[in-house]
Formats: sequence, C-alpha cells, structure tokens
Amino acid sequence: MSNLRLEEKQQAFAELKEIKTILAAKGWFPATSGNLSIRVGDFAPEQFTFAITASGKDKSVNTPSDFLLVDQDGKPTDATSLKPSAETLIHCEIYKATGCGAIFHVHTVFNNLASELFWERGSIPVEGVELIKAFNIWEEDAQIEVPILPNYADIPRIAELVQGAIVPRVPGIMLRKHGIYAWGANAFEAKRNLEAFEYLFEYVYRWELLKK
Ligand SMILES: CSCCC(=O)C(=O)COP(=O)(O)O
Ligand SMILES: [Zn+2]
Repeated sequence: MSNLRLEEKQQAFAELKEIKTILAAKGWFPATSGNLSIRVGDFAPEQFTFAITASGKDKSVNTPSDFLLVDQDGKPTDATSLKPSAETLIHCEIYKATGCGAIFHVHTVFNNLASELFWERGSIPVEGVELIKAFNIWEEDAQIEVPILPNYADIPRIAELVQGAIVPRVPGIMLRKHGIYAWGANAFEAKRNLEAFEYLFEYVYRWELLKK
C-alpha cells in the first residue's frame, strides 16, 4: 500500500471512529445495528474505494478492528479477516448514484415509525419545517418527500432499487421498519443530514399523532 493510501485510510478510519462515538452516545446503534462509511481517494462510478464498519460489531465500543476498506463492488481491498457490513451493497449503490463522500445508516424508533406510517404513500412527507434547510433547501415552506424502500431480507434486491429511488435534493432513503441511510459530500455533511432526518422524522410522527 502506498504511503498516501495508508494516510488516507488512517484518516478515514479516525473520522469513522469519531462519528461512531458521537452517534453511539445518542443511542443510535441499538443491538449492533447501523453502519457507517467514508469514501477514500478519487471517485469514478466504475472505480472507487471506501472505508466501512465491519459487520456485527457493537458500534458503541471502539476496537482496533472496527473498519476495513472495500471497493466499488463491496469487496475488501486488502487481506483481512473482517467482514464488511452486511449492507455494504447499499452503500455501493448510493456512492455510484450520488458521488457522495460519506454515508451513515442508523436504526431509530422514530425513523421506523415514520416509515411505517407512510409506507403506502411510498415516501415520508415533510413540509415547512425549518430544519429542511440543513439539506441546503432554502425556499419558504419547502416540501420534501423522503423515499421509502421495502426491507427485503436479500440485500442485493434492495440495492438494485436504490438508484431509481434517490430524489436529487433529498440526501437520504428509508428502508421500511429498518432505518435511514443519509449521505453528504463529506462526514460533516452526512452527519448534519442524518441529524436533520432524525429530527424531522420525530416531528412528523408526533405531528401526525397530535392531529388525530
Ligand atoms: C441487528 S442489526 C441487523 C443488521 C442491520 O440492519 C445493520 O444495520 C447492521 O448490520 P452490519 O452488518 O452493518 O453490522
Ligand atoms: Zn441496518
């Protein structure tokens, strides 16, 4: 491995560790759920590399074997005994579709409830809430729809739906009764977007109950 690549890898692992620690403190990785990735190096849709959490780990604990590098097909780039996240193929499709720099996935009660509440609509509507501006959408009373995909047990079946589901100005997709994938140009933006989605899902769910 070249020195440059080693440095980039170490930097990506350090960033993932920092984000993982912050999100774990919010209780957003219950029961080993969730996965995080950051792209490393240049991007071309047919060839790129990213650092991702290893599968099945307790994401509230930091160990020397929490992350590994994979290629655009989700295959480890270096010899390792670690297994990449079971949901790596979803990350691959999001990178290919958006060219983003980081993707964070969490399971929370509010994102699960919101996805079930609006499952038949196919998307979670959010209207006029200030935090929509976190997505760099500045119009007054903006309305967005967060796409919801079915939570098939077979991850490749979900992965093949990802590109068609993505709405350009909405940096996230929900899997039904599973969790949100939020992305951004870098880790800062992906974290900001993830936090905005979680706030908006809680708002939408509570507002639906209040209206009844
Ligand atoms: C007990 S969580 C079920 C799998 C999942 O949805 C998830 O986010 C974690 O999977 P990983 O392989 O990334 O640990
Ligand atoms: Zn998951």
